[in-house]
Amino acid sequence: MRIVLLGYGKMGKVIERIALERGHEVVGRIDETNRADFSGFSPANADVVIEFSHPDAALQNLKDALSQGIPTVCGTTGWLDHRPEIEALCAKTDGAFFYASNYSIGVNLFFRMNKILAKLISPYPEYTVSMTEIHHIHKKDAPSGTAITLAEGILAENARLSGWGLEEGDGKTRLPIGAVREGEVPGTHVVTYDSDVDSIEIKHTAHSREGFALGAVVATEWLAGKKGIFGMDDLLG
Ligand SMILES: NC(=O)C1=CN([C@@H]2O[C@H](COP(=O)(O)OP(=O)(O)OC[C@H]3O[C@@H](n4cnc5c(N)ncnc54)[C@H](OP(=O)(O)O)[C@@H]3O)[C@@H](O)[C@H]2O)C=CC1
Ligand SMILES: O=C(O)C1=N[C@H](C(=O)O)C[C@H](O)C1
Repeated sequence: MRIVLLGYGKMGKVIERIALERGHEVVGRIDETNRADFSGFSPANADVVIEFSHPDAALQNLKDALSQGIPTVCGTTGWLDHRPEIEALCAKTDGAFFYASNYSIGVNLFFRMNKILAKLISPYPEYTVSMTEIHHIHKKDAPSGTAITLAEGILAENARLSGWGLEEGDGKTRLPIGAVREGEVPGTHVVTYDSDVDSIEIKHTAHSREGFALGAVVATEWLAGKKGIFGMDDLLG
């Protein structure tokens, strides 16, 4: 496939390596400095856009990619308040859009474990729940997109919780998410349930960005020839 990388930072570069290893062609590498060049891409010279950029840049990037008629795979976090706008544009343009807050297989298994555990614990009000995410010091958004997806999974299974808060919440009615920025940590997420007598903890630790990048390339291959709005549950079944 002919791939345009919209965002050519830490993730864009790992995605490029894996895409080339899997026989794809990278026809565009767009960052802030050459952003104007993106208008030159269309289905005539690009099969797909892979967008990993910046929380403040994603909305315009996605609008442009879909308006230019190119199927788009996005991993940027921190812009999801605008998701309905992008989904409406995708429908209007009869386009293809794939989004995941986290593309790694391991995290997507962890998402499922998280929901099962939340459901098992929901009848037991003696447990308070909390979450911690740890990432590298360059990360722009907090909490991470992955932490928000985990929180949504817990809230869906526990009627006593009415929302989540960044560094705030009692764990009974509001789920607190701690965001730690430390060194070059690729991404660690921990969900903890505490009672007076014990604790239950599940944890996912990424050892590198390889899993995220491989998942994004696999999603790109899976999207070929499809129209509509998709996510990892569609891909993994
Ligand atoms: N869903 C997932 O599985 C994962 C998601 N992410 C998310 O992906 C995003 C990117 O992460 P990462 O690669 O580490 O970040 P980096 O900061 O390393 O790279 C961001 C890139 O985006 C570019 N950029 C900034 N503004 C624009 C713009 N307007 N148009 C095009 N490109 C632009 C930057 O260019 P310049 O350098 O010139 O400023 C840079 O090349 C983050 O939101 C992160 O949370 C990360 C890992 C996994
Ligand atoms: O910025 C990152 O690095 C990461 N961002 C994603 C997120 O916000 O969840 C995924 C992963 O944790 C790495």
